[in-house]
Amino acid sequence: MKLAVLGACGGIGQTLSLLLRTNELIDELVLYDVVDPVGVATDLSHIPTRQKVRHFCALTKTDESQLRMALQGANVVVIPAGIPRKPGMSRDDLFNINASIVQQLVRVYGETCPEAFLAIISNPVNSTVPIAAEQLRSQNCFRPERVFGITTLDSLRLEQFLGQLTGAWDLRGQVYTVGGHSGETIVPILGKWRKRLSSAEIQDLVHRVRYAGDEVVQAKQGKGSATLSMAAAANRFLCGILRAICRGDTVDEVAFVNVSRLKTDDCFVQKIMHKVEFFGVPISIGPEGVAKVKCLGSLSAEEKEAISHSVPALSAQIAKGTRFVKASKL
Ligand SMILES: NC(=O)C1=CN([C@@H]2O[C@H](COP(=O)(O)OP(=O)(O)OC[C@H]3O[C@@H](n4cnc5c(N)ncnc54)[C@H](O)[C@@H]3O)[C@@H](O)[C@H]2O)C=CC1
Ligand SMILES: O=C([O-])CC(=O)C(=O)O
Repeated sequence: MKLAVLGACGGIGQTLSLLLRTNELIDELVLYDVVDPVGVATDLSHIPTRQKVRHFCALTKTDESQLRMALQGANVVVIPAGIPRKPGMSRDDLFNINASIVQQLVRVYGETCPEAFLAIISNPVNSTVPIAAEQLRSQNCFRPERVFGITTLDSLRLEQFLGQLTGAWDLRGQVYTVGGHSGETIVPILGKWRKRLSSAEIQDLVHRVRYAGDEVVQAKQGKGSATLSMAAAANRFLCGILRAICRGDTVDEVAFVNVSRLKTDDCFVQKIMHKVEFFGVPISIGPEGVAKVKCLGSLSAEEKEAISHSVPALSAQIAKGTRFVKASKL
């Protein structure tokens, strides 16, 4: 099992690499960045595990040979490369820089290891995942069941904030978010917990989850956005993927995926899937990738309304990503 982290020297990249370093399902952990990851790799290599750690760095601005070597034979590729927000910026303000970074990395992934599971962290996720998909489509190697935008952090936050409110912990799987990964496109699904909260508590909780990224950006005062919690979120997601690939388990996760060809038994989700090409949904993942979209169960009227309301904003951000790649091919 070879897992490559692209953007491994960053706040997320380093912490995530540390968490992955002790994952016994990984044989080879590969660190790639445009800043030399030799220090990070050397540091990690002193942690006693049977894993091999390798590092690659672009030699010049146009050099892709190192990236190719990093990706050769990879089974899982995770991309936290790109710039983070500063106070006052939206995730969409990152588009101009991060779109090209993601497109380039994904193009080389498509040329080198298109069968690998690809998990994208770089923001704006609502656009970078469609960018990846469109780029791979242009290379005739898009495997929609293996391309994911990681939205796990929104669910982690929901679990934590709900836990603080109710004193109930271990809420994993009981509550999660669907939709996208910015503002009102993030839709918390509370399941049975909805009945235990007042409507004012629900409103505050939903708002806090949607804008929790801003909370961190403001607290870090210009020094970036969530890195530690994001690394924990990505690690949770990747542990699931690794179990699916290595052990043949079927794992349940939530991710922002291309839903147009996926199957579901949930009629409401089916309707949404006809309206929007990418959506964050609970999915079952097996060794070949996404197997199906899970049922959302019984939703409140507010949750249904919030899901429907998320579609136009999400569609615009998806279209922006797709247009970006199409324009670059002209
Ligand atoms: N999906 C999510 O829930 C979340 C996403 N993010 C996003 O993750 C991204 C990374 O955040 P941080 O780690 O805090 O940023 P950072 O600035 O600490 O690290 C980014 C790393 O990417 C590297 N990089 C830049 N261009 C590259 C390229 N072409 N190839 C390889 N590496 C390259 C940089 O050298 C740097 O080491 C940001 O876009 C941020 O908005 C952050 C938190 C949550
Ligand atoms: O807010 C940001 O820019 C980083 C992010 O996506 C999050 O923390 O959810």
